[in-house]
Amino acid sequence: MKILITGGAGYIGSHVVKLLGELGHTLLTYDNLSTGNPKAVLYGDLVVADLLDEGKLKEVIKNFKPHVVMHFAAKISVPESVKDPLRYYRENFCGTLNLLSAMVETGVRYLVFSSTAAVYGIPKSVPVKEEDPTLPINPYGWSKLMSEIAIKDLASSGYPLKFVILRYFNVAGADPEGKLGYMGKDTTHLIGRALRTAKGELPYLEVYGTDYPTPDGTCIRDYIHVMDLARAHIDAMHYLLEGGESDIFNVGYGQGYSVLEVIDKVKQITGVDFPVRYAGRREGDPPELVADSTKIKKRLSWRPIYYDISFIINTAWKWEMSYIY
Ligand SMILES: NC(=O)c1ccc[n+]([C@@H]2O[C@H](COP(=O)([O-])OP(=O)(O)OC[C@H]3O[C@@H](n4cnc5c(N)ncnc54)[C@H](O)[C@@H]3O)[C@@H](O)[C@H]2O)c1
Ligand SMILES: O=c1ccn([C@@H]2O[C@H](COP(=O)(O)OP(=O)(O)O[C@H]3O[C@H](CO)[C@@H](O)[C@H](O)[C@H]3O)[C@@H](O)[C@H]2O)c(=O)[nH]1
Repeated sequence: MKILITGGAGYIGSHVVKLLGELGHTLLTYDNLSTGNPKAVLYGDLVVADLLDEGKLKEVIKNFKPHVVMHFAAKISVPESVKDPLRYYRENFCGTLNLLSAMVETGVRYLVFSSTAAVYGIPKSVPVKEEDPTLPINPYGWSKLMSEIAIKDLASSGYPLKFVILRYFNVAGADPEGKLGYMGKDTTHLIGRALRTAKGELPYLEVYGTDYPTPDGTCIRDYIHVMDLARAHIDAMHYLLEGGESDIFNVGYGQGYSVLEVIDKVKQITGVDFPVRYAGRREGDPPELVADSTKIKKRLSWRPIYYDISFIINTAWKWEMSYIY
């Protein structure tokens, strides 16, 4: 198959490119390298360009003629989206509209889209199911929900689009073979920042909020290993190509860890008792996000392999210690 991967030079996209490449597919990554790294693209070609460059996007899709598009390219930080909402609407929502227009013009019919648990906002109950209400509490979540709506509306408009929308929970860890991992210079993610504090690159780790309605007062998240998530994309693609109906799936493990529990695990695995400071809440953070992933297991036969927080942190730590930024 010919597959176009937007954002294939980024953290998650590059792990998917690796799996697709190993399966022998013909790949083209479209990425502006704003946070991505060309060295992360282990298979196929790379076009360095922006989703907002409509002309280039159309030209690339027209020439490559992909059977399937996997759309990862986006801005991904919740706190940054609160500070710079227009950038998030422009790049994530308008970027997705440009991609959909280019797909329509060139006749591409299959799409796998990276969405997020942030579309649920503050869930009424956890674990959260796909049909639960979506009411984001930050611009990042809205930009993804608006993209989801555009995709669904296009598929209902008569254009023969088949899509899978994957709502990822908190993605972490690195390729267990050690070839890939998070390559960004900076990170706002908890596990990444904790590891960099353990390494001595950050003087201390801040805990954003200790007064949430959770057992220890800190936010709870469902951390999923990046390779388990990457396999969900392969499963989604096969499902679509075998005639599966368009659908939305949560991708998480259904087990939540608080910020303090994650910090304890990171200290245990790294053997470093790094300094931690308690700070106020970070704007845009829901107290608890945990996935009900029954649907993806049933419909796509997706099976997680690495559902162990220690394994997730271990692979990320090994990568951090071996990678030179
Ligand atoms: N990391 C997580 O925990 C998480 C959770 C839920 C959803 N997601 C989604 O997964 C996708 C990938 O996230 P990631 O963690 O790999 O982030 P990332 O920043 O590592 O990857 C994003 C990639 O897209 C590229 N990009 C960004 N804007 C672009 C644009 N306008 N044009 C072309 N390329 C552009 C970047 O250079 C980068 O390579 C995103 O859509 C994100 O919203 C991530
Ligand atoms: O230095 C830090 C960093 C984070 N946190 C907290 O740790 C939790 C997790 O934060 P983070 O790792 O930044 O992830 P999220 O904000 O939950 O967002 C991630 O997970 C979402 C899905 O749940 C994705 O949509 C986003 O793209 C991705 O950034 C939150 O409560 C943060 O407040 C800290 O206390 N200190």
